[in-house]
Amino acid sequence: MANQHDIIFQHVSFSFGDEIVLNNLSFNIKTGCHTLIKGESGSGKSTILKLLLGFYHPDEGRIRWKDNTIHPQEIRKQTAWLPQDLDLGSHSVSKVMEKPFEFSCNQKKATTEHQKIEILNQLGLPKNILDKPFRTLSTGQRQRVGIAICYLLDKPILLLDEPTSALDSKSKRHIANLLLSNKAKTIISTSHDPSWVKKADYIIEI
Ligand SMILES: Nc1ncnc2c1ncn2[C@@H]1O[C@H](COP(=O)(O)OP(=O)(O)OP(=O)(O)O)[C@@H](O)[C@H]1O
Repeated sequence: MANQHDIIFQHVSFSFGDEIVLNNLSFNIKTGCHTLIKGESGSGKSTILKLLLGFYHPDEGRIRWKDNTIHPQEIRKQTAWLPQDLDLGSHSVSKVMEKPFEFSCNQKKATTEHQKIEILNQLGLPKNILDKPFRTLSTGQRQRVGIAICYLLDKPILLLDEPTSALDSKSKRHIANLLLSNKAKTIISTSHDPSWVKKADYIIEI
């Protein structure tokens, strides 16, 4: 049954110049479910997430929330997005983790030092990583800091672009359990990891 916050892609087409990336794509994203977008490299998975965030707009078709067209500002307020190549600059991890809480829509959720340490610890990262410049971290460490931020932001919608691609299988399983056990959240992800794929409620092949 449709929920008023289900997200509906309706005959969406999108091109970069002459390159048709998405052609007449229709699917529904159900509230409170984990929807996984699957497809070959370059098939348009990240582009779908960016269309959802309003960074791009469909050439044809519509993306709407049940009856209304989604306003990008509205969806961004409700969403934590983990991009594939996370570059949060050269400030310390501690500062980088605080940054999203400076935005007006997140100010009520300010995070404490204790919460930062606890979530990093759960993700297998030591406390002293807080003092390291973000840019000096390994890809897998960056990915885990990004996941920690998404977790602390506690938004109703999570957009996760290859969230565990640089991690070992134990971390992959752990992170899948951490993020996917909260059934109140709508999660839209792209991933090739079997431990992640098998936890999808719906798979959309593009
Ligand atoms: N900003 C851009 N300008 C021009 N072309 C782009 C841009 N971003 C993506 N593309 C092209 O659009 C296509 C889809 O890219 P996208 O990143 O969505 O694929 P993907 O399925 O997420 O790939 P991967 O699994 O390798 O991450 C690719 O051919 C890519 O080169």
